[in-house]
Amino acid sequence: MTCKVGLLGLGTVGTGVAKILQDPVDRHPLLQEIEIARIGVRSLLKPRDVEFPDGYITEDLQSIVADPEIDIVVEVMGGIEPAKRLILTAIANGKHIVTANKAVIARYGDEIFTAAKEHGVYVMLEAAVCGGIPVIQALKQSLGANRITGITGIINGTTNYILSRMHAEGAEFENTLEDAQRLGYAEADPTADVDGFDAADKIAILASLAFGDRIKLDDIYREGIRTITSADIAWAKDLGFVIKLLGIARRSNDKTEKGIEIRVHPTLVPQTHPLASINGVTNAIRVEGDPIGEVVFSGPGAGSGATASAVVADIVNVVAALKASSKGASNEINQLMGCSHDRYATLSPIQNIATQYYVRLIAQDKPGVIGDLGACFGKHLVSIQTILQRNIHDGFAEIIVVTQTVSEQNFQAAIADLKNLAALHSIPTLIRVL
Ligand SMILES: NC(=O)C1=CN([C@@H]2O[C@H](COP(=O)(O)OP(=O)(O)OC[C@H]3O[C@@H](n4cnc5c(N)ncnc54)[C@H](OP(=O)(O)O)[C@@H]3O)[C@@H](O)[C@H]2O)C=CC1
Ligand SMILES: N[C@@H](CC=O)C(=O)O
Repeated sequence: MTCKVGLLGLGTVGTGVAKILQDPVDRHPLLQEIEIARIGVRSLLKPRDVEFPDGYITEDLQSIVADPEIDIVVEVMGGIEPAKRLILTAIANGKHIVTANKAVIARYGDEIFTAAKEHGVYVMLEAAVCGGIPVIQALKQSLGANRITGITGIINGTTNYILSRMHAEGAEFENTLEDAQRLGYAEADPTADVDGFDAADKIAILASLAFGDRIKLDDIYREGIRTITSADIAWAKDLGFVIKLLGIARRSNDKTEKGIEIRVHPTLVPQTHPLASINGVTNAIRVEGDPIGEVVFSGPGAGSGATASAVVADIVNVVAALKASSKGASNEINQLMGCSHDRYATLSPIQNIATQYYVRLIAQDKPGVIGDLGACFGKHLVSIQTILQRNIHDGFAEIIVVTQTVSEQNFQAAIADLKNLAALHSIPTLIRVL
């Protein structure tokens, strides 16, 4: 029996999927039994990298999700609407779903998995998190015996590509972002990458799988990389760090009932840490659990071929599951997605964390400034580990402070005081240290 796929989207990822399905030789044998039936796009006038006979490609995506011939709908169009509506319609029409759309899953996974359960279909999303890295399958199944305690990862390819080039070449942010877009790494609206929204969507999905509860995106603390300058990159290097945008989810030590902490922010990572050497579009996710200890997954986190690899693996898994069971989808597979739980996790607020901080500021270069600065920190019990000063120009100095591990609340109180110092010339840049 041939399994028919309806592809929603023929952009970076969709083209990669089409190329694999058109060339199945020497890949998984089930690929011989899978064929693309129709493809939906926004404009028929756009030139394509793959060829299909006339009539295969349409602008009428609704006709694909309603087509009784189609078994699996592969949603690689992105965005919230019409993607969400098309997914729900496809499910209502009994079609299995494979999606790379973390934005939709992180916001509407709830509704989508409930509908999937009702209609007895699979929803697969390996490609939604970290492109080609099989981390979803690992958390769903291979690590299922473990009590997961933490996930720390570089989970956005675009920002890692930008930061790596800033480190390696002293490149500027804007130029590298354009290159990431050209290479097909960035989201249609790259704000999602640069401001940490994409990483927040992904860490929400990973945390949901790891800890078993649904996650409200608005509860996740999020910062992007826009404020990181070449000066921070250079100072980080001198101090023995690299700057990475990390997604962190872990059971907190906070003794209140708010037991999970989830955050996305730029982080100073010691050069000796395994995540420090993960460069370019490569992603890496470190999972800590009991009894396994620690396991690290690494590979290409974005791009056409890498992401298509994960999408096609999901299609093969659905076909294999359907062949194994004539009774339709097994709800256990969806349950293993974590998203089928009804509870929402209560997240620990960012004020409850304790961490080291890097602070960079520009102040007047005159006697007493360092003392005033130390007094602001001291008043709020923020101990300083390192303080460095460099004269710049016209009577100003750049000052770098690395704190000891301090409570977020105390640190923010110290920064509020510091902002009132008359000698201060710039808004301080604040970066947490891993
Ligand atoms: N790029 C990557 O590396 C990765 C992407 N993803 C996810 O995969 C999904 C697709 O990303 P990507 O391939 O990069 O996106 P692209 O922008 O390259 O492609 C989107 C495709 O969907 C079609 N499309 C978009 N909106 C509509 C609409 N309203 N109606 C009809 N067709 C539409 C476009 O049509 P047309 O071609 O006519 O414009 C295009 O073919 C996103 O959810 C993204 O987050 C996940 C992991 C990695
Ligand atoms: N824009 C995303 C694409 C993959 O999810 C990224 O850069 O990681």
